[in-house]
Amino acid sequence: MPRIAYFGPQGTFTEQAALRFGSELVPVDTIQLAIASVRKGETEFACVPIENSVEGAVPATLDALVRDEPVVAVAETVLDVRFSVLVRPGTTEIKTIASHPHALAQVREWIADSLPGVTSIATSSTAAAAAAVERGEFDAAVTAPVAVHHYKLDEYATDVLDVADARTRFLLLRRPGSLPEPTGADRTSVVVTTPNRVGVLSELLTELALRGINLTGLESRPTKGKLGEYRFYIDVEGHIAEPRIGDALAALHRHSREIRFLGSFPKADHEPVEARNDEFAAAATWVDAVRKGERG
Ligand SMILES: O=C(O)C(=O)C[C@]1(C(=O)O)C=C[C@@H](O)C=C1
Repeated sequence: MPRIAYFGPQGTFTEQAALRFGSELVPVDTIQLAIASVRKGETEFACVPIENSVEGAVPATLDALVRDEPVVAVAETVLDVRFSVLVRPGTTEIKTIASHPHALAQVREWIADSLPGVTSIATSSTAAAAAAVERGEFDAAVTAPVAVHHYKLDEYATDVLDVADARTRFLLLRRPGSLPEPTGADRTSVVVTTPNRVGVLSELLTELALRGINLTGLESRPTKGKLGEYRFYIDVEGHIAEPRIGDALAALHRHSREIRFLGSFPKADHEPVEARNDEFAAAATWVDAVRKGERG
């Protein structure tokens, strides 16, 4: 059974996501360590959060994906997110509440209404907050519902969420190797660093639009070099094996100072992607024939 390092400790949302991909799970304390474990070959896979419907992209994941040796996504999954608030048995007063910053941001209004005046404290993950509450460091933790089974804590509140239907998307990463087969319902992800000149981002997006490619995500992160220099994370519908996607990525390569492929993999929603692959194949056949002098 291949092993999957995941953003832990036990009881995180990421553990729930990783369980959908396999059962040999290795908890590590940070997103960086999960991805490093794949880079070093300690585990074949890593499972990390990438995007939340309320709070947006997970910066720690975006940054770790461009550092060091390449890793690629081979699968994704989406979890419904709702939180529990856990306390030590017998707790009567809550002065501090801890969790992952993304989790705190998703229950900010609930905290203001239900626990006015408490101090919110950021921890490395939701489960790390539960562990800290168990040790007596804080009074309450905002966690995944399953965390109550891993820590000696009681439920103070369940189904806590400011925005209904919150969802988080997770990636399964591995070292570059053979790609997942195209399914007709795929996503492709790349990160590019562009030269700093007028119109470059619009040129990138035009390359996609011209080929009828649907953009599903666009994020920017600083390169951490010069102030004002950014990397763009681009998610599109389609698989690099499809001519129009391969063509578009080649065009992005021409416009970029650096480009890193982050994977082509089946979308979690399995919604078929409207593609114009027949037109692209017919066009390529025609060019081929013209080159051979067989067609005019
Ligand atoms: O701390 C966890 O439990 C995580 O898996 C991380 C994470 C996130 O990064 O967004 C995952 C889902 C929730 O939105 C809150 C936290």
